[in-house]
Amino acid sequence: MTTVQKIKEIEDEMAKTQKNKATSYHLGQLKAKLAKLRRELITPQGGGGGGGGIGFDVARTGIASVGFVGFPSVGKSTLMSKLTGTHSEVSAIDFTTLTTVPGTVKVHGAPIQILDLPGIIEGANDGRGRGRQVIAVARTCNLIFIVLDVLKPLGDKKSIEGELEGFGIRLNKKPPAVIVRKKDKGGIAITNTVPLTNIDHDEIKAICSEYKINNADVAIRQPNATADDVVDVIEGNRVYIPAIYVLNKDISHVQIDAISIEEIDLLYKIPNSVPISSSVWLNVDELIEKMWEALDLVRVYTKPRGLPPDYSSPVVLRKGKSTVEDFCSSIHKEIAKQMKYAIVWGSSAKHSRGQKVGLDHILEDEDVVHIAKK
Ligand SMILES: Nc1nc2c(ncn2[C@@H]2O[C@H](COP(=O)(O)OP(=O)(O)OP(=O)(O)O)[C@@H](O)[C@H]2O)c(=O)[nH]1
Ligand SMILES: [K+]
Ligand SMILES: [Mg+2]
Repeated sequence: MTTVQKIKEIEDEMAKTQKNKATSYHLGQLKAKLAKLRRELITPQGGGGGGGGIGFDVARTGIASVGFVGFPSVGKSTLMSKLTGTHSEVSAIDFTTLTTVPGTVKVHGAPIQILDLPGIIEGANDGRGRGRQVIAVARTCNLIFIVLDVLKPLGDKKSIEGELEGFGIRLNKKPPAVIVRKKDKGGIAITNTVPLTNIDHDEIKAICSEYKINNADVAIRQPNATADDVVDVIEGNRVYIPAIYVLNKDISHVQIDAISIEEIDLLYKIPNSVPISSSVWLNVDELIEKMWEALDLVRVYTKPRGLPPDYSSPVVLRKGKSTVEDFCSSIHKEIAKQMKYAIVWGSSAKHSRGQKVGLDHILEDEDVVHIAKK
């Protein structure tokens, strides 16, 4: 039996197993088995394969990158070309784009790299089409645009999410507040600071056992934690990436009977979605604004001594990597060593007249910084 067949068999069994006290151990086991098979599927066998590949690894520029993922001919290249001014082939024929095509767009002074990618098809994970390479690139992005054709959005949305999830990408989700700490003895000790609503102790024990973890402290701190969350924590190679659903092609231009009212209704209820038309440039400004918010970047303005701050070219940092030291190193690697102290104005400062801070001070968006040298 191939891995794909084994996965199918487990999925079928899970579908026909009702979740209750008597079956939860069995279901936990199946969840863990499934995760292990999926990992097998995406791990390249022998030399190479899997991710990367000619034309897929492009030089990374800018402070953050946004990858375009979608079925063929949904308008990814049309959007990317217009957004960045970089040429990426557009045509009505599917699979026009064959490699990663990089471009850059400047948003609020920050250069953002845009990666146009080939269209993917269902089964991308199992090695169909160039799906694997595409998803491997998406895994390294700071934001994913899931581009959907407004005429068939819901089915496509589900299968693209399935492909990305199968590759260990978790969309619009925080890492689960679940800790599994292995020990030498004592069995599986489960503690929870929140009530367990979606998972019980048997299920957790089954998952651990499937991963041959016999002794561990398992702490559940997340409300509504699921068996999938526990599996994700044990597997450990998940990436958590924000996603925006781009509903492309102008809905007012399509024949009204091509899409049902119910479907339009559901469409506008998709969280994190923006309806646009890339060909007639409709609502793209809103998309750019959503992109900016999702990237969660920190702009810092430099203030030279005795001069006003330079608002024209911010130093752009990432949330979680925005200390004064990060600020210094992104200008020049020697600056942190030469710094005596820094003065900060803005939301991270305690008072409006400026606060004297050290290298570990965390900066916030639109702060102004003066570096005083030794
Ligand atoms: N009506 C309409 N057509 C569009 C829009 N955006 C793109 N198209 C058309 O859709 C077709 C496919 O566009 P592409 O930009 O090549 O699509 P893609 O997603 O990059 O396709 P692949 O690279 O093959 O995956 C082209 O004929 C475009 O002119 C839109 O907003 N409205
Ligand atoms: K196309
Ligand atoms: Mg294309």
